[in-house]
Amino acid sequence: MIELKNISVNFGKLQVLDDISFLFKAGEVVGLVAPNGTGKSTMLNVMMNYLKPQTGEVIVNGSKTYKKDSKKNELYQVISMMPDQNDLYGHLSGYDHLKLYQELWQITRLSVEDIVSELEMSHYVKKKVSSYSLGMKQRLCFALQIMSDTSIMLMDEVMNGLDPKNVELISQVIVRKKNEGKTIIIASHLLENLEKYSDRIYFLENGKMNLYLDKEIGYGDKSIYIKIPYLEENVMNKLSETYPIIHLSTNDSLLRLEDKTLLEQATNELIANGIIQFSVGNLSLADAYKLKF
Ligand SMILES: Nc1ncnc2c1ncn2[C@@H]1O[C@H](COP(=O)(O)OP(=O)(O)OP(=O)(O)O)[C@@H](O)[C@H]1O
Repeated sequence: MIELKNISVNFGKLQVLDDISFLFKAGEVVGLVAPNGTGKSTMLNVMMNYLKPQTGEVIVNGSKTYKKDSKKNELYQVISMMPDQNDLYGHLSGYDHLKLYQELWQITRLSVEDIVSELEMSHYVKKKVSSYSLGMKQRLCFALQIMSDTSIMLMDEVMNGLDPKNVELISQVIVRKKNEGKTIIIASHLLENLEKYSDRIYFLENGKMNLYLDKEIGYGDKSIYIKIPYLEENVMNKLSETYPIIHLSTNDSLLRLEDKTLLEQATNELIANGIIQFSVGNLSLADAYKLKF
């Protein structure tokens, strides 16, 4: 587990993280969502001890990080950031990279062959990285982090450049690793995919982490939404006298109901106004994102 206590980071006048306290538990996937330039990498860099916050501390597995350089090796035995494609060596093969990571992290529990087969890399892993496509490199980066076998894994845009089949493949491995007890923290813009496997999802907004969904306790926003694909102006004006109406960037409109006791009345009103096509529920992550950012 990894805990942030009162972490604040600012760059000059720009406050990027504002007094964030948060516990990431063992055996969970936490998704972090925000537009570019909001602070996701800053937060991951603080957790990795690459960046010192102005205030606050990071506690990894119960002990404070990371005052002394001599403690760094210990730290990187338990926490890792998924390597970036720029960290790969073009003249080496994927297999060489995996062997190197296995030696560096002194891994005996996992074999290169098993990871290669789990990530379906056998047809290319012995070729030089310089010949790989974006998606092939991305899968190798993910494989390297799996090889490091740390109990806390940070992943920034893990699905970058992957086709749907590989997104699915990597999602399955993420779920398996979580079930082994790993703490997995993922910053991603692939919202539908993130929603599928994350136990908790937060928006990073104005330096704070705001809950979108905790699968144990529910949605951060308790309202119920009726999503209507097309709403004529006269009907919209009439309905907006009673309910807040929000327009998404598509043609869709959302009627927000403070609580479910209003649902029957609202749906009856829609039907009375000739609207029979609508859906009812909580906001999808993609819709919540559109509304916020
Ligand atoms: N070393 C730095 N010096 C000055 N400003 C910085 C520095 N690092 C980050 N910033 C600023 O802090 C803000 C957050 O940056 P950060 O890289 O954390 O965003 P992000 O959410 O990870 O973005 P992306 O999705 O594009 O990776 C940005 O406005 C960025 O310009």
